[in-house]
Formats: sequence, C-alpha cells, structure tokens
Amino acid sequence: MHHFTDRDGVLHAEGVPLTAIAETVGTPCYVYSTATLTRHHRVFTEVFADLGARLCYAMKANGNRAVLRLLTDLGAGVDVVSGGELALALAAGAPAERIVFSGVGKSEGELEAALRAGVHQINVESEPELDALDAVARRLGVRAPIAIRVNPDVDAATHAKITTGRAENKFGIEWTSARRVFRRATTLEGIAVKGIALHIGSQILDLAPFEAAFGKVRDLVALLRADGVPVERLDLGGGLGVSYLDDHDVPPSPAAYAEIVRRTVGDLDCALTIEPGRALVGNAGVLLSRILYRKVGITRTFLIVDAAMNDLIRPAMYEAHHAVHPVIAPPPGTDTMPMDVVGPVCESADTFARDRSLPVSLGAGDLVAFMTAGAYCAVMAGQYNGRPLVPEVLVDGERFHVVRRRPSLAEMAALEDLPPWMEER
Ligand SMILES: Cc1ncc(COP(=O)(O)O)c(C=O)c1O
Ligand SMILES: N[C@@H](CCCC[NH3+])C(=O)O
Repeated sequence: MHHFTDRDGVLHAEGVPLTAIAETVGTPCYVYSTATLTRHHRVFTEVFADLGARLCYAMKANGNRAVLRLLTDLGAGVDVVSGGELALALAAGAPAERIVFSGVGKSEGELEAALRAGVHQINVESEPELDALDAVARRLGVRAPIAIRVNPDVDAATHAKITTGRAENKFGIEWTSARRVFRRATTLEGIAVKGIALHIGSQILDLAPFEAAFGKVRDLVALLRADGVPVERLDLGGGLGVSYLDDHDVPPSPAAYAEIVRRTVGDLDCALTIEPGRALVGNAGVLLSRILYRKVGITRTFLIVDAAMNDLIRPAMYEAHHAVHPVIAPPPGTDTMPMDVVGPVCESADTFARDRSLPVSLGAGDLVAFMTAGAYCAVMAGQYNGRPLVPEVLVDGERFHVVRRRPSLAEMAALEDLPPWMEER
C-alpha cells in the first residue's frame, strides 16, 4: 500500500499535488512519502513483534538522510555495506549498536571504522576477511562481534543480476565449508562468533526460496551447536519484493513472510535480525518527470521526458518495469496507444518503457510519475551526459521539503581539477 493517489484528477503524494512539487522544485525529482515509509515500518514491526526480530533497514535501497532519520526515529537499525554508508547512517543519527555491517569486500579501513564505532555486528563473507578482521580487532584490543554469512545455494527465482544465494554468486561462505570456517572463527582471539547471516537475493516474489534457505540454516544451527559453536543470532537478510505492475504482481505479505520465519527458525532461541530494503521504501517513492517532446516516428511514438537512465537505471540495467502515470488524469474515455517513454541520454538503453499503453493525449509539457521508485533508484543515479543528480523531496501530509538539492552546474564542474601543468582558463 502507498500514498500516491489520484484526487480530483491530479496525482498526489499524500496531501500534496505533484503539480505543486514540479512547480516549486522543478523536474525531474524524486518524491517520497512519510506516511508510506511509516506504515511499512509499522507493518514489519507488528508482524515480527512476537519473534522479537531486530529490523535493520538495508540503506543501500535508499540512503537519503531524511529517509534514514525517519526510519531510525521509528526504531529501525541499519544494514550498511561500506564505510560511506556507515558514516551516513551515523550522521543521520542511527545508534551504532543498531548497525549491522554487511558486504563482500570490506577494506581494513572500513572494518576498523566499524569496530571503532561499536557496531552491533559485522557479517563476514570470506575466510580472508575473517583473518583481516581478526587482525584489526586484535590491534585495537577488542573482539569483533560477527555473524558469518553463508551461501545456502538456493535459487531465489528472481532476476539473475540480483540473485545472491547461489553457489556461483560471490556472496557468503560456501555451504560445504561453513562448519569448518565457523569452528576456526571460534579459535580467533579478535573474533566473537555470534551467529549466522544470509541473504538470498532481492525482489523475491515467492516464499519457497526463503523457506528452503531458512530450513537449511536451521539444520546448520544444529550442526554448529553440536560442534560447540555458539549460535545466538540469526540475520536472515532482506529480499522481499514489491509490486511494480500497478498491483498486478502481488508479493507475499510481510505477515506471510514472518510466518515462514516463525515456522523455520522461530524456536531456535536465537535473536533474529531482518534486513528489508526494497519492501520498506520501494513504493514510498516516485520519480516525477516532464515530457519534453512527443516525437512521432515511422514505426513508433516516443515521449521524450526530462528524466533519463542516469537518474533511474533499473529499466536499462534489469529490463525493470516501472508503471508510468500521467500526473493529470486525461478526460474519461480518452483512448490509449502504445508509446515508448525515453530519456534524453545518448544511449538506446535510455528507455523507460516500450510499447506502453498510454493516453493518446499525452504530450509536451505534461507531467508523468514513474511509480515504485523509492528503492534502488536515486541511490543508483549518476551524472552521465553532464546531468546533475536530481533533487529528492520528502512529503509529510500537506507539507514537503527538498531533502537533497540539485547541485548547480558550477558545483559539478568544481569537483574536477586540472593538473598543475595545464593552464586554467
Ligand atoms: C546483505 C543484504 N541485506 C539486505 C539487502 C536488501 O535487500 P532487499 O532490498 O531486496 O530487501 C541486500 C540487497 O539485496 C543485501 O545484500
Ligand atoms: N539494485 C537492484 C537490487 C540489488 C539488491 C542489492 N543486493 C534493483 O534495483 O533491483
């Protein structure tokens, strides 16, 4: 459920017409809804309440400071994957003891920063990383609280580029080595083994892969405990999908997901952590854009919009579908026709939608919203074709605020420096 709805023929974010945001802030811009974020957080907290699970929001999905502040004020912890995210989470006010540090390639500097900050847990993904962390922790005179991320070799049945729990993926320690690595970890002076972590992929729309993976973890807990390895914590990762097709692709509910967790690992006497990203923020955001031109070609009609693949790369990268909604609804009875929605970037991949059925009346100057753009959209943006990062706006009821402003072109240019042997002009 989200709070982007049509009121009197105008698409609103909560109580604010998107036309008002476009006028004040300009386009393209991302718009996020406080009510949606709050509601999703509440739903997750409620369905996991009896399991006492710790919710660590995977901020890679949307690292905006206001979004982070909102979720951490509601009580969420944060799953970070780099020293940069750690610093941003701390700066947004996340308490270190609610931070989990994941990621397949953490540098010694990043591991040291995490230990100095006093994070709740570091999820170790390889033996070399385990040794590096042990060395850093001993140098600092501390014991690093860790979970070891295992790779359960389960097919998450999602897009190949976002599946992470197969043996051929780079993530986690392979299943067959897990017992040995856990045993070894317990002998290291700088390491305090707390538990097991896993994360099998993203945009998962079927509960069966979760059930299979958590079932395997359950078996591993028994084996490890028999080996004398303490397993007090289970970090189950994220991965629950959202609807991108105007609610035609209905993901499992958080309640059904929690039920799988309860059934598979709920009775193991482990403190549970979940790391949802997309499910919390995905449909809490839209990308607002204006049509620049309607170009009628020989074989197709193009709507050229002012947003591009550098602002929202998911369609180019994963053939992802984002619904395109006219901000001002066309008069009832308006016909539709197939159109391609494309951006101004010089790549044919800069295509948001092909043959999308849209009102024939749409043309230059009209506003459109790319829906379900709260997760993995603004965070994956770049400046290709000299396009500055787009602003982000947070709506709360009747008010809105720019929570990331558009850098000026002068600021963009000032980031680059000439070597001293070249003359400034
Ligand atoms: C370790 C880890 N946890 C959590 C997530 C969040 O995933 P999602 O946004 O699909 O919930 C990811 C990203 O896939 C991840 O790599
Ligand atoms: N960026 C991906 C999700 C990656 C999840 C992170 N492991 C997407 O847009 O769907």
